[in-house]
Order: sequence, then C-alpha cells, then structure tokens
Amino acid sequence: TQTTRPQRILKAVQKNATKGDPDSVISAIDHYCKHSEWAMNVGDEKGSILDSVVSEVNPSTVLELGTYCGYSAVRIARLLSPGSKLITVEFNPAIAAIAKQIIAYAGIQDKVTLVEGSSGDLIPKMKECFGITSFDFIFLDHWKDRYVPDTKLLEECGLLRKGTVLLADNVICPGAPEYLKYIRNNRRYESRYYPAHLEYTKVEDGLEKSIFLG
Ligand SMILES: O=C(NC/C=C/[C@H]1O[C@@H](Sc2ccncc2)[C@H](O)[C@@H]1O)c1cc([N+](=O)[O-])cc(O)c1O
Ligand SMILES: [Mg+2]
Repeated sequence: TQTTRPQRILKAVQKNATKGDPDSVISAIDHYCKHSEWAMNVGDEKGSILDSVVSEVNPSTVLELGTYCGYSAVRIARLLSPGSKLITVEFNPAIAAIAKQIIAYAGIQDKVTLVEGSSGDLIPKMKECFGITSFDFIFLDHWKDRYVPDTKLLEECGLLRKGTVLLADNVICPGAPEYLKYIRNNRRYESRYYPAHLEYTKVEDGLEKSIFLG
C-alpha cells in the first residue's frame, strides 16, 4: 500500500542520519528533498537564516506554528540553551506522529513539546497548559491565511512581550500578502525582510522578521 511523503521522509532519516545527531537529521532530509522528492520543509538556505535569528535571540520560550515533519523544530531546538523549550503546533495527527519520531531520532525531544490541534484553538490555552507567560521567539510556517489571525490572537492573549521576535516563512511563495500588509504597517512592530528562495528551488521566497515593540 502507498506510503505518505512524511513516512518516506522518516524512512530517509532512519536510513541516512545518525541517531542523536540533529545536524545529520537536517542533512538527511535536505538531501532527500533535493534529490528524491520536494517537501515543504523550510530547507537549508532559509534554515540558515532561521538559525542566525534563533542564535541572536537565544530564546527560552519558542512557539512554532506548523510542525510538518519536524525539520524546523529540529533546526530550532538544536540551538536552544539548556532549560529552554520549543512548543510546536501541528494540526494533522498522522503528520504529528511522524514529526514526533523525527524529533526523537534527532535526540532533542527533551526540548520540544509537540501539541496536536489547531493554532487558533491552542494559542488561548498556552498560559494555562504550559505555564507560558510570553514567548521570546515565534516561527510561523502553517496555513498562510492563519498568519494574521494568529498574530492578533497572540497579541490578545498577552503572549507577546517587548522584544518578542516573530519570523514568518513563505511571505513571497506561496505568499502571505495580508500578513506583510498587517505587520509592516503596524507601529507596534519593527519588520525586516530576508530574501531567499523557496526550499530546494530557484523560486523567489523569503522570511519576514518582526520585533514586537510592546
Ligand atoms: O503550505 C505550506 N505550509 C503549510 C503548512 C502546514 C503544516 O501545518 C499544518 S496546518 C496547521 C498547523 C497548526 N495550526 C493550524 C494549522 C499542516 O498539517 C502542515 O503540517 C507551504 C507551502 C509551500 N509551497 O511551496 O507550496 C512551501 C512552504 O514552505 C510551506 O510552508
Ligand atoms: Mg514554509
């Protein structure tokens, strides 16, 4: 019977990566998606920009919206200081099951809490469920039409603090035009665009970094 793309990505990790070595997991996924089949991981070019922003912020509390196979969760968690936590939200249970295995294979499961459900339902529960007062860093990589409503929800739930950094994937391709309009014309944010390319292609894409000013 036919396997799913996330299942094939997990297989490639188990075959080609070293258990407990996050960098080898990242390389195995990038190699598979470059040479075998494309998948919507943030990829190595945008991933390096993600790495530099995470390293600069050195966050204690991170929220990721849209886990998919866990590629960016591994990228982020491998850079976190001891005691720091990444909460990653995934809507699709089958995909979440694969992501959990890839995160565990990388050996960084102690830094990651994968929550199944939709961002819209889970964001209002972050304080009560996880004892979060605010997030230091947020990576948006889920449904592109959820970037604006979820950013507003994060504001309303008091989960942003002066200096919280939001980083949004795909603002050019597939595109998040309403998000760019919202965040760039909002004096409560200071934004900067990082040009790059859609993962594993030559198509233009980029990341938008926005600092919440309080
Ligand atoms: O569509 C894209 N991403 C949507 C990602 C969605 C992921 O997040 C949840 S949805 C969810 C998770 C949490 N809360 C609510 C919904 C889905 O189950 C999937 O795992 C995308 C598409 C392209 N592309 O080229 O077409 C490139 C990319 O880099 C992309 O990120
Ligand atoms: Mg993306």
